[in-house]
Amino acid sequence: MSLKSIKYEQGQLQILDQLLLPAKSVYIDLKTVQDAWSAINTMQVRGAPAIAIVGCLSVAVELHKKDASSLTNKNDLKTELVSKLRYLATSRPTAVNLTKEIDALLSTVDRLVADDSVDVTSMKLKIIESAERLLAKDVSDNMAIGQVGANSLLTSVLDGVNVTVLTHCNTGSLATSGYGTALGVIRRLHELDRIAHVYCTETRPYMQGARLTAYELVYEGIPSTLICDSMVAALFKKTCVHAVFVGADRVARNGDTANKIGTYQIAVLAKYHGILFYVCAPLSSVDFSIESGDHITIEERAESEMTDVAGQRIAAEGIKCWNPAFDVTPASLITGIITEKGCITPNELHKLGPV
Ligand SMILES: CSC[C@@H](O)[C@@H](O)C(=O)COP(=O)(O)O
Repeated sequence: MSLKSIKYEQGQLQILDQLLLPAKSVYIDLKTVQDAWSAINTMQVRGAPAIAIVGCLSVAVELHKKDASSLTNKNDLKTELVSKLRYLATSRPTAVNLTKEIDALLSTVDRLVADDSVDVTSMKLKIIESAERLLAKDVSDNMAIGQVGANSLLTSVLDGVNVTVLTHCNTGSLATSGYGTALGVIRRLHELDRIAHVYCTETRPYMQGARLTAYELVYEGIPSTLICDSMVAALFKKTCVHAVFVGADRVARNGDTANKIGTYQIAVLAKYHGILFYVCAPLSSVDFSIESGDHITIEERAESEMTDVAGQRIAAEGIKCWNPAFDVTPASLITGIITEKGCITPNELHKLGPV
C-alpha cells in the first residue's frame, strides 16, 4: 500500500483517497478545481500542507489543458484565476497554508499582468511552475523540520537514552507531500535509532490517528501503540514520555496554535506532567497577520462524523452534537515551535515573520 498522498506529473493530479484508508489504497484523479475543492472539503485529502498543494496543483492541471486558442489575453486569464483561487479558499477555513499559497499565486498573477515583457502563454507557464514548485519545497521543509525536531529533543536527554514520544492526529506523508512534520520528527528519530516507543492517539471523531498515523507507523516499522484520546493522562502518569510532537493548521504571531481537536487537552496534560510539548510546522503554517489564536476561525463539521462509525449510527437518536475540527493551544503551553528554520519559542516567533 502506498503512502504517497499526492501524485503529480505534467498536469496529471491524483490523490490517495484517505476516506478509504487503511482498508483500501485507491488513487482518484482530480481533473478540475471543482474536483479538488470537493476532495479537500470531504477530507479525501487532508492535512494543512497537503490541501494547500492539492488546491494549487488543481489550478496547474486546468492550465495545462488550456491551448493557445483559449488564451485570449492576460486580463481574461487573471479574471478566471482569481475566481478559481478564491473559490478554492472556501473549501476548508482553518489551515492557513491553503490561503497563504492562494494569496501567493494571486500576487504572482498580478505581477505577471503588470509585466509587459510577459505574454499570456508565458504567464500561464509561470503560474503552472509556481504551483508545481510547492511539492518539492514541502518535502525539503519537512526533512529540515525532522532534523531540527530530533536535535531539539535529543539535546534534552542523556546520551544513549532512547526516547518515548506521543503524537496526535496525522502529520505524516499522508498529510503532506512526503515525510511529514511532527511524524517527520518521529521518522528522523527512528532513522537515528533513538526511538524507544511512539504512542499515537485515535483522534476522534475522524480517526486520523487510528487509521492513518497507526498505518504509517506500522508501515515504517516504528515501535508504536495506539491509545484512545481519553487515555493520555493515564499514559503520562504511568509511563516516561519524553515529549509530545503535534502539527499545526494555523499558528498565530504570538505562538497560539490551532491544530486537530484534542491537541489543547494534551498540551494541558503535558504541562501538568512536566513533558515537553512541541508544535512542528513549516513557516507557511504561521499566520503573522493575526496577533493571537482568538482570531482563528475554527471549522465545525457534520454531526454524522461523531454520531456514526463506518456508516453505522452509534449515538442515541435525538442527541445534539458539537463537532469543532480544531482547537487552539495557548502559546504558554508550547515548549517550542519546530520549523524548517530552527526551533523557536513562541514568544520569539514574530522574529521569523514579516515586520
Ligand atoms: C502536517 S498536518 C498538520 C495539521 O494539519 C494536522 O495536525 C491536522 O490537524 C489535520 O487536520 P485534518 O482535519 O485531518 O486536516
